[in-house]
This record gives sequence, structure tokens and C-alpha cells, in this order.
Amino acid sequence: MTTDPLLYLITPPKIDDLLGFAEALGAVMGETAGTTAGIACLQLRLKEVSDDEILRAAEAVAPLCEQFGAGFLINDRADLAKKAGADGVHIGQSDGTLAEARSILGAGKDIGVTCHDSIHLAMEAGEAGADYVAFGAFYPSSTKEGAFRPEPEILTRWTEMATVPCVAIGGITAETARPLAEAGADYLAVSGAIWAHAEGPIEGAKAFKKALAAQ
Ligand SMILES: Cc1ncc(COP(=O)(O)OP(=O)(O)O)c(N)n1
Ligand SMILES: Cc1ncsc1CCOP(=O)(O)O
Ligand SMILES: [Mg+2]
Repeated sequence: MTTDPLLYLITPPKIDDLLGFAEALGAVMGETAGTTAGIACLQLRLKEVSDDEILRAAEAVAPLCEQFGAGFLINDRADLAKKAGADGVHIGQSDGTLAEARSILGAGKDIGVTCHDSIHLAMEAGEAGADYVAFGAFYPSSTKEGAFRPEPEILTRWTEMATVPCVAIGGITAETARPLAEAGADYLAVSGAIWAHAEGPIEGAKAFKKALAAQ
């Protein structure tokens, strides 16, 4: 690979067995630690669950992020990110404004913004102070349906015109990662390719280790 994106892991949208999940997460983080597929960031992305459930999950995963040196972000909710003492929040185009999230979290925290397939949205996010912009879904995703399907080239355009880091997301697997890395993604955001890997999350992590190995 010509570039070396970092891995940005996203949790499954529902976690039934929190202890079991934390164990699997620790194993994935341990498996990739110190390699080019080391987890740089974890996003807790639980959907249709109570605030308490999100905060309980945050309590379970935050120490692992600390242990393995990964940033810890919460999806959608700056207020819960603040309560959980997370490193930041990821917001979509319908999750409130960046200014609102910033006023809740303060200057030192990270705020990432979904920009779909739009350089225009990314410029707006960058101007509003986003710490990263996210483009996708690059490939069909079993985790989230979506109408937006950018070409990897958007990552190249962005990196040539802006300094704000870019995240690629959507259906990324060890097999589909390469064009996104070569196009200039700073981070590859991945969920299903780890958590729904046919042979389990550790094998999923090993596949990324192999795919992202320095060449
Ligand atoms: C890194 C990253 N990129 C995009 C998204 C999608 O956010 P959003 O559009 O708000 O959709 P939901 O994830 O909330 O369903 C993301 N979560 N993370
Ligand atoms: C949250 C999100 N936003 C666009 S695609 C996606 C899902 C990412 O999960 P997967 O890696 O399983 O496609
Ligand atoms: Mg959202």
C-alpha cells in the first residue's frame, strides 16, 4: 500500500452480552496492537437503546480504549459523550450542529461529521471546526443502509485540498480496503468485517492485519 490508514472500529448497533463483547473487543485490540491495523479509535454506536445502556456500555469499553491507546467516541450524542467522559462524538447530518456538539464538549474533544459523498458538506464541517470528516458508504453495508455511494477518488480530492483528516466508511473489508487506502483515507471505519466475520472477530482482525501490513 502507498499509504497507511489507521483502523477506526465501530461497535455493532446492539450488544446483548456486554461482558462477552468487552472480552471480544479486548481480544481484537490485543490482536492488532502495535501493528499497522492497530485500533486507533473506537466508536460506540448503539441504536435504539436507552441512554443508560449506552452509558453502561461506555463504562465497559472505555478502559480498553485507554489500555490500548485508542480514542473513544460516542455516536450521535454529544451529551452522552460528555457524561461518559469520552474523547468525542461522531455526528451525522441529522444529529444536531457541530456548534451545539462543541458547546457541550468543549475545545479539547474530537468531533467527527458524516459527509456522505459531498466535498461541500466536508468543507462546511471543516470550516465549523470538525476534527475529521467521514465519506461513505463506499461499498454495500449490512450494518447501515444508505443512498450515498462515493468513489474512492473523493478521498484523494479531499486530501489534496484540505488538512482535516478523512474517514472512509461503509462495507469495508480486508478485501476492499486497499483502494480506499491508496486514495488517501486517513482512517478506515469498520464494523461488520470485524464483528460479523464468518470466523469471528479475531479472524476479522487478523485479516485486516494482513491487508494493512506495511509493504
Ligand atoms: C465514522 C462514521 N462515519 C459515518 C457515520 C454515520 O453517521 P450517521 O450518518 O449519523 O448515521 P448513524 O451512524 O448515526 O446511523 C458514523 N456513525 N461514523
Ligand atoms: C455507520 C455507517 N455509515 C455509513 S455506512 C455505516 C456502517 C458501517 O459498518 P460496516 O463496516 O459494517 O459497513
Ligand atoms: Mg448519527
